[in-house]
Amino acid sequence: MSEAALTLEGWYALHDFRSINWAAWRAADDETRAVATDELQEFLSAWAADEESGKGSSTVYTVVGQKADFVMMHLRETLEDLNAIENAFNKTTFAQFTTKSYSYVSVVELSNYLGKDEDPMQNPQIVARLKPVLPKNQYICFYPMNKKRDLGDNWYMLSMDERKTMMRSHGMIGRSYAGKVKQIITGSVGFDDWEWGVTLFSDDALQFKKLIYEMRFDEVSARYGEFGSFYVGSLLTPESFEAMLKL
Ligand code: VOV
Repeated sequence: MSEAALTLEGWYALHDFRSINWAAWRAADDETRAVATDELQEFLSAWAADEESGKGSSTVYTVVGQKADFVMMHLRETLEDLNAIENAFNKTTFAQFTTKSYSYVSVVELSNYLGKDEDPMQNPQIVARLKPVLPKNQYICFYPMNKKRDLGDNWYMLSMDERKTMMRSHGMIGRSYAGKVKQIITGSVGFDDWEWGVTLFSDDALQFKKLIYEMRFDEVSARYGEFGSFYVGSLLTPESFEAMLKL
């Protein structure tokens, strides 16, 4: 049997994708819309306060295209915390104008493929990456992925050394995008339909295309990567969210 990579886990993650029922939103009276918008702003402030006090991190982006209209990404200490956020949001007036288009449940994950001989939890950089403040870059790109388990190409039957070599090459491509793209890899084996969630942040959406394309030629993606749907969009601040909802 091949040796499993050791993984470190941090905050739990919920990507909550919503579509807006624009017909219902238009049909609502001004007062209902005002109440909904105020309540939404209160939620955004509460999530910012959670972030400020180190309880977690949240960020909101539009989604371009018909898959959804926006995504709320939350990181919190426990699954219960994520559930509480989701339920509280669902009870708001604004949520009555949304439908759930997709969601993804996972946990921030780092693996030991490229680790040094040290206790990773003594390394403050690693600890910070497990409980990250989510970037507020202009663009987000999210997609779920698997590593293949076909008879011919089975990631899980490769030796640790073979996987380490490929992950080193993967890491080198990734590092050449330092300062352009930030990645948060969340593990979802046992939590959702794919094995990982890939969340990328950048101030230039084209860098997503360039990075992902370059990785397609790298063996770990070329041979073993399987991908779900891609979601891309831009940052929603409290102001731009309000502007988006204005009729
Ligand atoms: C911004 C770029 C970037 C950088 C620097 C980077 C680096 C690294 C390192 C150093 C490591 C290993 C240690 C760890 O940190 O876990 C990883 C790990 C991982 N990656 Fe990565 N990755 C990037 C970016 C990046 C992208 C764009 C993708 C999607 C792949 C594609 O083809 O679309 C991806 C996937 C993953 C996955 C699924 C894992 C876990 C694999 C496993 O089997 O456990 N990743 N990744």
